[in-house]
Parts: sequence; C-alpha cells; structure tokens
Amino acid sequence: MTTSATDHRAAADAAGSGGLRLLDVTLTLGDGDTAVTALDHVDLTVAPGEFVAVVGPSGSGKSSLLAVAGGLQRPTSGTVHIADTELTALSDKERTAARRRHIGFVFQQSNLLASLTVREQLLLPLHIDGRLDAATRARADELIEAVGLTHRTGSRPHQLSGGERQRTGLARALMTSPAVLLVDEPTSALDRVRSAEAVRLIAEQTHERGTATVMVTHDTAIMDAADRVYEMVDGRLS
Ligand SMILES: Nc1ncnc2c1ncn2[C@@H]1O[C@H](COP(=O)(O)OP(=O)(O)OP(=O)(O)O)[C@@H](O)[C@H]1O
Repeated sequence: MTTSATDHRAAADAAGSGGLRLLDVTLTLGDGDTAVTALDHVDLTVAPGEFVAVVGPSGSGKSSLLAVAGGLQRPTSGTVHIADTELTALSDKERTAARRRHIGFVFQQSNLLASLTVREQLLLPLHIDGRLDAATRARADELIEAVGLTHRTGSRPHQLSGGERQRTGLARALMTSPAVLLVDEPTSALDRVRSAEAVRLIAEQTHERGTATVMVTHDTAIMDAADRVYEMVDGRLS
C-alpha cells in the first residue's frame, strides 16, 4: 500500500466520526479546449469544532471547493464525506436532503428576504419543513443572542448594517445544527475591524457548536482566528 493510499484509508475512517472529508477530489468545468481544472486532486479533512480557512486569488477554485464540499456540485472524481454520509454516493435527491440536514452555508451576499425580520429569516426554512415548534423558536432566539442581535430581532434587512446582515446569515445557517459550516468570503462588504469581528464570531461559534467549518477568502489579513490555513492556487490546495 502506498503512503497516499494509507492516508486515504485513515481519512475514510476519520470521516466516519463526523466532520468533513474530501478525498482526491477533482472538478473539471467546461469541455474540450475550454475545459478548466477547477479542483485538482484536493484532499481536505476538517474535524468537528475545527475552523479551516482557505485563502487564494480570484479564479483559484475557492467557490468550486465550497460547491463540491456542500453537495451543490458533483466532483468529476474523488469522494466527499460529511458526518457519516458519503455525499458523492447519493442520488441528487438524497444529496439535497443530506445538504439541508448537515450543511450550513454563509454566502457573500447574505441572501436575506427583504420582507422578513431577523427572527423570521431564521424560522422560515424550518417553517417550510413543518418543523416550527417551541424548541425551534427558542433555538432561533438563542442564536440571535449568540450573534449579538437580540436588539434587532424585529428588524428587516434594510434596517441592518452589513455586519448585522452577515451575522443574521450566520445565525440562520446554524439553525439546523449543521455538522459542516461553509462560509464564502464573509468580509467583502465590511471594513477591517468588522471583518475581524465577523471572523472571530465564526471561529467562536465553530468551537462552541462543534461544526466543521471551512471559510474561503482572498483576504490574508484576517486569518488569525483560523485553526488551520490552506492556500489554493490553480485548483490545488497546499
Ligand atoms: N461553469 C464554468 N465553466 C468553465 N469554467 C469555469 C466555470 N465556473 C468556473 N470556472 C473556472 O474555474 C476556475 C475556478 O473558479 P472558482 O469560481 O472556483 O474560483 P474562485 O477562487 O472562487 O474565484 P473568485 O474568488 O473570483 O470567486 C476559474 O478558472 C473559473 O474561470
């Protein structure tokens, strides 16, 4: 057995205990002369409660990494494991269900609905799933407090600052107690001080709630809060 195969065996074992694991993942986009290798043999393990940052320039493959790790896109080859589930072995329908159950996304644009209050943004997905009970409402209030927005519970997005919108997006992503939290450039709309605060809050919530968190960014200045930092260049992670 080669070293690499041994590593992969250990990786697959570790995946059974939770967290996120990408094994030898390659993603090719487009075809023929225009084909691009967006992810090139990527291996990545993130344990529960660990905060990993991936830094890289525009076009290096960061969005592709999140899309594949989050089950939004099937890799060309390789496997993705989340909690006890091999995402890449599932049908499209099963993968969607697993994504909703196990993964929280925080996107660059917080994608809040204009007509809903902060509290309603958190409750909506569970309302749609018919899971809106007293425990869910209590969880929403607990998360709103955890991200420091109790005084904004009844505010709508246009009444919130960029940082407050980001924090609402984070609280919403945590509503389902996801095993994995995927964060896309949380700081682009924020100034330096608020960027550092946003990243610290993500780190704190990761450690407290035991999510396996991956944050992608091109901003190398805000990496202090991460447990590990990887660099992405031309689809390769190092
Ligand atoms: N649908 C597509 N077809 C072909 N190539 C694509 C497609 N989507 C992305 N790419 C290419 O794949 C590579 C990786 O793109 P990706 O969006 O993952 O990078 P990124 O690091 O997230 O960039 P940014 O920081 O600008 O968002 C880039 O070269 C991009 O041009």
